[in-house]
Amino acid sequence: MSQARIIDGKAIAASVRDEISSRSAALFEASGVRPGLAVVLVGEDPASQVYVRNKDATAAACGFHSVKHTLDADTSEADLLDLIGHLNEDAAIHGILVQLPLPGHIDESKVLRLIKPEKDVDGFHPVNVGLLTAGERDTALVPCTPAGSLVLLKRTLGDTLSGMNAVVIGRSNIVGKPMASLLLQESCTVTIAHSRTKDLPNVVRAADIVVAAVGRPEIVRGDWIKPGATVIDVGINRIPAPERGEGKNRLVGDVAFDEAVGHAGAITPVPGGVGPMTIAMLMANTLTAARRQLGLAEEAALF
Ligand SMILES: NC(=O)C1=CN([C@@H]2O[C@H](COP(=O)(O)OP(=O)(O)OC[C@H]3O[C@@H](n4cnc5c(N)ncnc54)[C@H](OP(=O)(O)O)[C@@H]3O)[C@@H](O)[C@H]2O)C=CC1
Ligand SMILES: Nc1nc(=O)c2c([nH]1)NC[C@@H]1CN(c3ccc(C(=O)N[C@@H](CCC(=O)O)C(=O)O)cc3)C=[N+]21
Repeated sequence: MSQARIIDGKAIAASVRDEISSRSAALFEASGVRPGLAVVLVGEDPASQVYVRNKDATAAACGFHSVKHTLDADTSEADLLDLIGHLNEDAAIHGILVQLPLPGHIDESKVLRLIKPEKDVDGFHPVNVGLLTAGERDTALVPCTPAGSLVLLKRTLGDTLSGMNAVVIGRSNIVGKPMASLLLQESCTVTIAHSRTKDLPNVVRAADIVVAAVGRPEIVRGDWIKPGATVIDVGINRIPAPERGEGKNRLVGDVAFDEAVGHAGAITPVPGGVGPMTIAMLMANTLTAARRQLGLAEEAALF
């Protein structure tokens, strides 16, 4: 059986980061302003700490002004809202990201709604959700993981996805729903599957494009994949790996990669697929946000 092409998310993310770095340098040259990103982390979830460190380091590598606010897990909602109020008014900060999930005593939607939509580089504010859903993607800030997934699809399949059958598994506000909106805007025929979907394997078998965002290790099996389909595996699942030594873990996606590679035309690996693209698109959104706040023209879109 033929082997799928492996989509190199790491390499594509590096090329996006290079483009952002040179655009950011040009902005600094012309206006003396560095795009400013504030990342807020509440609590000490080890996985979140890794991502936040990554975001901070990548922002610095792109020539951004980058600040990280790490708050105790028992920080009050009022104190978090107060910090966001200050970041909203800080002219050196163009993008604000509050790492999710938040501790249970904090109302997530209250926090996300307080972020000024023009600084909402995660694209989670209702204004940005509305713009994306209304088909006005170019004036919105689009959530990073779906945006990065679309870049990978276009680098793999070319710019035209029109008429393709796309199945998105998962309907979260972070990944599934905005991914479906983007694919619909690309004129795909979009199906959104979730935990109540009947006969998921046969729904997936109709897909030219599969985006898996479930959070269940290897739930999507190889024989669900239509021969030649393009598979974007968003899932990041940490599972025990005793073969690597006692107490060790490894990352797997939502797709059984070793099986799917014999059916798909192209597939993203985990790690090294969507993850690095998410961080690259966060940088792209921060630069876009900075230019808009400075009243500068939009640059060529990355997807
Ligand atoms: N690479 C990256 O940059 C990122 C990766 N992720 C990863 O992506 C995955 C999904 O994240 P997220 O969207 O936040 O997760 P959520 O838990 O918010 O959503 C999961 C979705 O999967 C659906 N689902 C759960 N079980 C099944 C099942 N058995 N069959 C079909 N659908 C099912 C749920 O359905 P229902 O709505 O009915 O409950 C839900 O819509 C996770 O592994 C996460 O770590 C997330 C963000 C960024
Ligand atoms: N407000 C908010 N915005 C987010 O975008 C957000 C969030 N909260 N909470 C958590 C999820 C998860 N997420 C990832 C980002 C990068 C990788 C990533 O870089 N992954 C690498 C390496 C992973 C590793 O080695 O641990 C890879 O897949 O190759 C993964 C997952 C962003 N999220």
